[in-house]
Amino acid sequence: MTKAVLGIIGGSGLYDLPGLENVREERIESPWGDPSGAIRFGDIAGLPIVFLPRHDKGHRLSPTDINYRANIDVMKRAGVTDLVSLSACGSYKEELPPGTFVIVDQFVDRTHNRATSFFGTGCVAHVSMAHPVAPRLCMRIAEAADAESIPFVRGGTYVCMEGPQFSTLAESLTYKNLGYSVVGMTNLPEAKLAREAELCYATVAMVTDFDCWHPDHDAVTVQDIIRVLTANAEKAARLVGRLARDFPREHEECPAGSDRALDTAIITAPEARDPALLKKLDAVAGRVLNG
Ligand SMILES: CSC[C@H]1O[C@H](OP(=O)(O)O)[C@H](O)[C@@H]1O
Ligand SMILES: Nc1ncnc2[nH]cnc12
Repeated sequence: MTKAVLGIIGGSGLYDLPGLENVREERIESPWGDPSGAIRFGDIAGLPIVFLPRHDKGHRLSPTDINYRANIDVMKRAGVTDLVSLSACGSYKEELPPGTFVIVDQFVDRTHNRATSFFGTGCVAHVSMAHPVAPRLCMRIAEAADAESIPFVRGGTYVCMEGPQFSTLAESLTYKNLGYSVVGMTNLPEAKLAREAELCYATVAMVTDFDCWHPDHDAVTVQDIIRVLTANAEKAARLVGRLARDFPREHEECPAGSDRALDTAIITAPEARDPALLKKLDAVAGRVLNG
């Protein structure tokens, strides 16, 4: 049995996790470079929690400049089994107004300037992303949101754009017409890397705005987003508190195979593997590489 450790990545407006007890800050080194900042270890109701604000304190890092590989690698090194992203997003649906939490179940990648794999020359791997989030973790988040009377929707597609500029009207209308639910700039690299690192991953996309497609709303501005973010942050803290209190203390096996994703993924023959890359993969892929 593996002890459950809940990782939380805080997005825009979430640079702290109120309710986290016995907090200790630690800088964890990663062979993938610098993570966004120090990791905060603590607990809620006895459940170990590991918190990292992805833009760092003061929102120092842009979506493109975040070192997603280092962030996921340090979460793995910190013992995280289940990782929840709390993120701001724009909405493409009338029925998902600002303040709604969307427990996303699909992603579309529109980024073009991100490192989104730990693998490559010297150790090639292809994990499945057919079902990119961990269903049991999503179910527990939905139960927590329900218990806290937080307006939420289960399921939806998050389109991840490069940014940092917000979408053009043509892009916004295209994504809306394609049936996507929400837009953000950060979650797909994380979902891909979490899968490679065999972490159960879930996204809570917290709607802050209607992007620019909506005829009755002005184009999105950071000032408007910050106003909604403050209210969303209070709900997010309640959500995490409830999730932690009700979370199983032993890690539950993922029905989508998130925690065993590398069992069938590595294709490079043992004799063709690059020792330098294998060394960097110690945390992420140690389970399968070292037997
Ligand atoms: C502050 S609006 C744009 C910014 O907000 C979202 O960040 P995060 O996903 O970290 O909550 C969005 O992806 C952009 O990075
Ligand atoms: N409209 C939007 N587009 C991209 N990222 C966002 N984050 C919050 N609102 C957003």
